[in-house]
Amino acid sequence: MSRFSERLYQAAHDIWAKSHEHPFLTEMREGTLDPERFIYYLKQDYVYLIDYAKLFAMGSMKAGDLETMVKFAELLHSTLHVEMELHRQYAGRFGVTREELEQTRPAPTTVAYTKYLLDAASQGSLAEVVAALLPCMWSYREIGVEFMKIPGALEHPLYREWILMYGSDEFGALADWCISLMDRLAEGLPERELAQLEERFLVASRLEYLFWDMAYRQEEWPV
Ligand SMILES: Cc1ncc(CO)c(N)n1
Repeated sequence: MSRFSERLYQAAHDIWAKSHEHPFLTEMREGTLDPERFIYYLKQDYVYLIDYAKLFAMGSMKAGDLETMVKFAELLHSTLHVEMELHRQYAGRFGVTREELEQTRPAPTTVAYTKYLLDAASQGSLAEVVAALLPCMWSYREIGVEFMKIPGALEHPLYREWILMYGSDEFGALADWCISLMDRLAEGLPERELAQLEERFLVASRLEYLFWDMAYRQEEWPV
């Protein structure tokens, strides 16, 4: 039987393709993205990551064995100390303080995405936690690896570190681990449960798309 992650990947293909073609990413790829849009993205992503990191904590809590528990603890640690540190350093370059970053008011799409993830993860099994968090890691790995291949991309003064983080082997290995965990957890589950996992994966993938779109539009609350 083919792997469940393969089914998820196929099911989300059109959504991911739409993200790859979004002006936020095409302009970032070309090095022409307005830094204001990037700063907006960094701030929203910082508060996004605070909630996202909690999914790893929930993964640790729901893990069925010590090895899985340890791995989620590592993911939690690297989100808080490595990935969020990247954002703190970028913010510093733009004169945005750590406090300002942390006090960013989450925009509507950020609220929708983080609350969707936390709700899916707190109500569901470990498989549901993984299905919900996977599009985030997997799609960023794909974007990072793709960006690394662009000649000159790593010479860009602004986007170099971002590309290096998400295109790195370390990030890729963490994403791979989550993908193989998804496959292991899906083994032997009835179709009804697999369909539920697929639904989680697809909604999170759509919210990933909307997150790029939100950043490009610099979405704000109406009042
Ligand atoms: C919205 C979003 N998705 C995925 C990642 C990768 O961890 C991120 N930093 N932000």
